[in-house]
Amino acid sequence: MTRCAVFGMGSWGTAFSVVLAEAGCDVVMWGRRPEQADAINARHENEEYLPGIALPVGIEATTDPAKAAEGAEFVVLAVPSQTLRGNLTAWAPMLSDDAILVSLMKGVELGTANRMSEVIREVAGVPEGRIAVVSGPNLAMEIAQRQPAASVVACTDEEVARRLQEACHTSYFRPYTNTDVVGCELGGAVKNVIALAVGMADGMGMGDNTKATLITRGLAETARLGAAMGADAHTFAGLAGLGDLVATCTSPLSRNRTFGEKIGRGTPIEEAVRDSRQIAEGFKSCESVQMLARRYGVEMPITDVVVSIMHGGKPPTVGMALLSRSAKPER
Ligand SMILES: NC(=O)C1=CN([C@@H]2O[C@H](COP(=O)(O)OP(=O)(O)OC[C@H]3O[C@@H](n4cnc5c(N)ncnc54)[C@H](O)[C@@H]3O)[C@@H](O)[C@H]2O)C=CC1
Ligand SMILES: O=C(CO)COP(=O)(O)O
Repeated sequence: MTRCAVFGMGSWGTAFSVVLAEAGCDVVMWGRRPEQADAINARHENEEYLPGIALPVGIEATTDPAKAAEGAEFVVLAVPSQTLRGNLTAWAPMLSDDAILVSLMKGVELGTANRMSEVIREVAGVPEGRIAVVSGPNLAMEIAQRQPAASVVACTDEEVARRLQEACHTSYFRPYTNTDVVGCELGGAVKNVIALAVGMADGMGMGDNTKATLITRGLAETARLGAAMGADAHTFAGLAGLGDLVATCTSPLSRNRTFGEKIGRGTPIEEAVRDSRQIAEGFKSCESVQMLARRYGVEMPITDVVVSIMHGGKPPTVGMALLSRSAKPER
């Protein structure tokens, strides 16, 4: 049986553990809080993050990272992006020499603008062929409810991607392989920034034309950045690009869209941050995405506006200024 360790007992770490277990893997989840691990082991439910969802009884939860990592062929990382470096530094010595590290995270590191696979490579010292990414339209609660969805498992080593595909393929979760890790990671991280913008438009009472414009132009600026960074343009038309962007920008389950909506309705940023129990990755990653855009000389007007509102004290109304930019060809 394939052994998997899942680090992170939040909504996606837990839902993906369900997928792995139902695909036939032996899963041990790691989380920080003993009471949460005990409750999962006793009641087979993660009441805080996925209430009402029955977890397969074989899933074990622990607060001991060494126990989770022991013998794991796949080490799945599902903690907030900005905490990965610190956490993985502690876990790396416990991992098997040939373990495959799988990122579920959709963020870009602040300060370095490193993608999560780059942080993993740097901290764990593993070659890129042993680092994979899972990304797609995968709102955790819907997956946990076993609603059908597809996703992308990306690794530069196609054979590794195929092994991971097999490890997480169920009747309701259909993973496609891809070797474009850069494109999949950018699609996952930038869509959170665009979802903040769409949420703000929603909160301000804008209709579907405005939101469709932001989604479409958001995809255009994501693809521009991707092209500059060597990603495959096809990735952005796929599940990790358009698919995830649409799911996140339109779903009431999205933390990023919901966070943006609150700001659009006039909630002060500090209050929205204080009230968020779960992470809206785009709130921090928008600054790292902007850093990448500047590094690669790419224009990302929606990202710029989101940063100016989230971190520059500008009101959400400046978002509308986007649409009054000078007229130009659609590219
Ligand atoms: N929830 C979703 O629908 C999806 C989430 N993702 C991505 O997966 C990643 C994880 O997201 P979720 O599981 O949804 O987040 P979450 O907010 O539900 O859970 C985060 C987990 O990390 C733990 N945590 C918080 N700070 C920590 C720290 N400093 N050290 C260790 N653990 C810490 C929390 O206690 C919690 O168990 C994010 O990058 C997110 O963008 C990707 C696809 C779907
Ligand atoms: O990535 C997601 C769906 O694919 C979840 O988005 P949020 O983090 O905005 O909830």
